[in-house]
Amino acid sequence: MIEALRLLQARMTGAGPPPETVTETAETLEKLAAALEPFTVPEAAQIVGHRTDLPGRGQAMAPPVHIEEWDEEHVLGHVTFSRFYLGGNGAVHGGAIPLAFDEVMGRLANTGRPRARTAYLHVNYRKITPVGSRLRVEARFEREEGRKRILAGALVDGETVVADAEGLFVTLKPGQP
Ligand SMILES: CCCCCCCCCCCCCCCC(=O)SCCNC(=O)CCNC(=O)[C@H](O)C(C)(C)COP(=O)(O)OP(=O)(O)OC[C@H]1O[C@@H](n2cnc3c(N)ncnc32)[C@H](O)[C@@H]1OP(=O)(O)O
Repeated sequence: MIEALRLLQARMTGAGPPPETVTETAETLEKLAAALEPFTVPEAAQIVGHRTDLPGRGQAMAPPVHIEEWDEEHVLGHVTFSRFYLGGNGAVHGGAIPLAFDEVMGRLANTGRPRARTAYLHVNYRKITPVGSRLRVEARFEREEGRKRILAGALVDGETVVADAEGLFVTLKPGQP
C-alpha cells in the first residue's frame, strides 16, 4: 500500500494530465480515502511509522531509506529521491534532505540506548542532490555528553558528499512525550 502511494506521489508530481484525467483521479483518490476511513485507529495501532523493516518505516512522507547496516555505532543505507521530492531544476527539495537525516540519525540515536528526540539537526547542502539517483546515506555516533548524543550524517552521490549533517539528540526524562 505504501509503495503504491509512493509511486502515485512520484507520478502525480511528474504528470501534466488533461482536465478529465485530473477529475477522474481526484474521484478515485476520494473513494480510496473513504474506504480507509472506517479503519482509523489510535497512533499506537497504526502501521505507518512502526515498520522499521520497511523503507522510511512505512511512512510515505519520509524518503524511502533502505537500511543495509544498523548497529549502535552506525547506520548505512541508500535512498533514491523520486520526482515527488523535486525542489526544482532536477534538485531534491532542501526540506526533504533533513527528513532522510532525521530518519537514519534518529534510528541510530534510539538503538541500544534510552529514548531520545532530535533537539537540532544542522544540515549543510554541499552540492545539488539529484532526483532519481541512488545515494548512499550514512550516520555515525560521535559522542555522548550526559543526556546529549551527538551524531553525524552524510548523503553521498558516488564519491561526492552532497549533504552532511550534525544532529543533537537528547535523552528524554520520565514523562517527556
Ligand atoms: C532495536 C531498537 C529499535 C530502535 C528503533 C528505533 C527506530 C525509530 C526510528 C525513529 C526515527 C525517527 C526519529 C525522529 C526523531 C524526531 O524527529 S523527534 C521529533 C523532533 N524533535 C522534537 O519534537 C523535540 C522537541 N524538543 C523537546 O522535546 C525538548 O526540547 C528536548 C529535545 C527533549 C530537550 O528538552 P529538555 O529535556 O528540557 O532538555 P534541556 O534540559 O533543556 O537540555 C538538555 C541539554 O541539551 C541541550 N540542548 C537542548 N536543546 C538544544 C538545542 N536545540 N541546541 C543545543 N543544545 C540543546 C541543553 O543546552 C542541555 O545541555 P547541558 O546544559 O546539559 O549541557
